[in-house]
Amino acid sequence: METAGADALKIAVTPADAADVARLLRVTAEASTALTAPVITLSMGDLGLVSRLTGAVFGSALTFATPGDRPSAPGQPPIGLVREARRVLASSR
Ligand SMILES: O=C1C[C@@](O)(C(=O)O)C[C@@H](O)[C@@H]1O
Repeated sequence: METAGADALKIAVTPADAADVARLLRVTAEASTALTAPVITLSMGDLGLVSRLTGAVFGSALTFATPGDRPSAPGQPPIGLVREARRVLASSR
Protein backbone atom coordinates (compact mmCIF):
# COMPACT_ATOMS: atom_id res chain seq x y z
CA MET A 1 0.00 0.00 0.00
CA GLU A 2 2.77 2.43 0.89
CA THR A 3 4.59 1.91 -2.39
CA ALA A 4 1.29 2.58 -4.19
CA GLY A 5 1.29 6.04 -2.60
CA ALA A 6 -1.17 5.57 0.25
CA ASP A 7 -1.19 8.37 2.85
CA ALA A 8 -2.11 5.89 5.60
CA LEU A 9 -2.29 2.12 5.88
CA LYS A 10 -5.36 0.66 7.61
CA ILE A 11 -6.44 -2.88 8.28
CA ALA A 12 -9.47 -3.96 10.35
CA VAL A 13 -9.89 -7.68 10.92
CA THR A 14 -12.21 -10.12 12.65
CA PRO A 15 -10.05 -12.42 14.78
CA ALA A 16 -10.89 -16.11 15.14
CA ASP A 17 -8.98 -16.40 18.41
CA ALA A 18 -6.60 -14.56 20.72
CA ALA A 19 -3.61 -15.65 18.65
CA ASP A 20 -5.02 -13.67 15.72
CA VAL A 21 -5.17 -10.56 17.88
CA ALA A 22 -1.60 -11.09 19.06
CA ARG A 23 -0.47 -11.59 15.46
CA LEU A 24 -2.09 -8.32 14.39
CA LEU A 25 -0.40 -6.42 17.22
CA ARG A 26 2.99 -7.92 16.31
CA VAL A 27 2.51 -6.98 12.66
CA THR A 28 1.47 -3.49 13.77
CA ALA A 29 4.69 -3.05 15.71
CA GLU A 30 6.78 -4.27 12.77
CA ALA A 31 4.94 -2.22 10.13
CA SER A 32 4.86 1.00 12.14
CA THR A 33 8.63 0.74 12.58
CA ALA A 34 9.42 -0.20 8.99
CA LEU A 35 7.05 2.13 7.12
CA THR A 36 6.78 5.89 6.81
CA ALA A 37 3.02 6.25 6.41
CA PRO A 38 0.84 6.04 9.54
CA VAL A 39 -0.31 2.48 10.28
CA ILE A 40 -3.82 1.92 11.64
CA THR A 41 -4.85 -1.54 12.80
CA LEU A 42 -7.64 -3.00 14.86
CA SER A 43 -9.35 -6.28 15.56
CA MET A 44 -13.14 -6.28 15.77
CA GLY A 45 -15.49 -8.07 18.15
CA ASP A 46 -15.08 -8.84 21.84
CA LEU A 47 -11.74 -10.56 21.26
CA GLY A 48 -10.41 -7.50 19.51
CA LEU A 49 -11.14 -4.96 22.24
CA VAL A 50 -7.59 -5.25 23.56
CA SER A 51 -6.26 -4.16 20.16
CA ARG A 52 -8.41 -1.02 20.25
CA LEU A 53 -7.37 -0.13 23.79
CA THR A 54 -3.64 -0.89 23.42
CA GLY A 55 -3.04 -0.38 19.69
CA ALA A 56 -1.14 2.86 20.23
CA VAL A 57 1.47 1.01 22.30
CA PHE A 58 2.19 -1.16 19.24
CA GLY A 59 2.23 1.75 16.81
CA SER A 60 -1.31 2.07 15.57
CA ALA A 61 -1.85 5.75 14.80
CA LEU A 62 -5.52 5.75 15.76
CA THR A 63 -8.49 3.58 16.57
CA PHE A 64 -12.23 3.78 16.12
CA ALA A 65 -14.61 4.35 19.02
CA THR A 66 -18.21 5.45 19.47
CA PRO A 67 -19.15 8.79 21.01
CA GLY A 68 -22.45 7.32 22.18
CA ASP A 69 -24.00 3.89 22.59
CA ARG A 70 -24.33 2.98 18.91
CA PRO A 71 -21.12 1.37 17.67
CA SER A 72 -20.72 1.26 13.90
CA ALA A 73 -18.78 -2.03 14.05
CA PRO A 74 -18.65 -5.05 16.37
CA GLY A 75 -16.63 -4.43 19.50
CA GLN A 76 -16.27 -0.70 19.01
CA PRO A 77 -15.88 0.73 22.53
CA PRO A 78 -17.12 4.04 23.90
CA ILE A 79 -14.64 6.87 23.41
CA GLY A 80 -14.38 7.37 27.17
CA LEU A 81 -13.03 3.85 27.63
CA VAL A 82 -10.39 4.38 24.94
CA ARG A 83 -9.31 7.66 26.50
CA GLU A 84 -9.04 6.06 29.94
CA ALA A 85 -7.01 3.12 28.62
CA ARG A 86 -4.65 5.47 26.81
CA ARG A 87 -4.27 7.63 29.90
CA VAL A 88 -3.37 4.59 32.03
CA LEU A 89 -0.99 3.15 29.44
CA ALA A 90 0.72 6.50 28.81
CA SER A 91 1.39 6.95 32.51
CA SER A 92 3.00 3.50 32.75
CA ARG A 93 5.52 4.11 29.97
O1 LIG B 1 -12.11 0.42 9.33
C1 LIG B 1 -12.96 0.80 10.09
C2 LIG B 1 -12.99 0.31 11.46
C3 LIG B 1 -14.36 -0.21 11.85
O2 LIG B 1 -14.63 -1.39 11.11
C4 LIG B 1 -14.32 -0.59 13.33
O3 LIG B 1 -14.29 -1.80 13.59
O4 LIG B 1 -14.34 0.29 14.20
C5 LIG B 1 -15.41 0.85 11.58
C6 LIG B 1 -15.39 1.24 10.13
O5 LIG B 1 -16.31 2.30 9.93
C7 LIG B 1 -14.04 1.75 9.73
O6 LIG B 1 -13.99 1.99 8.33
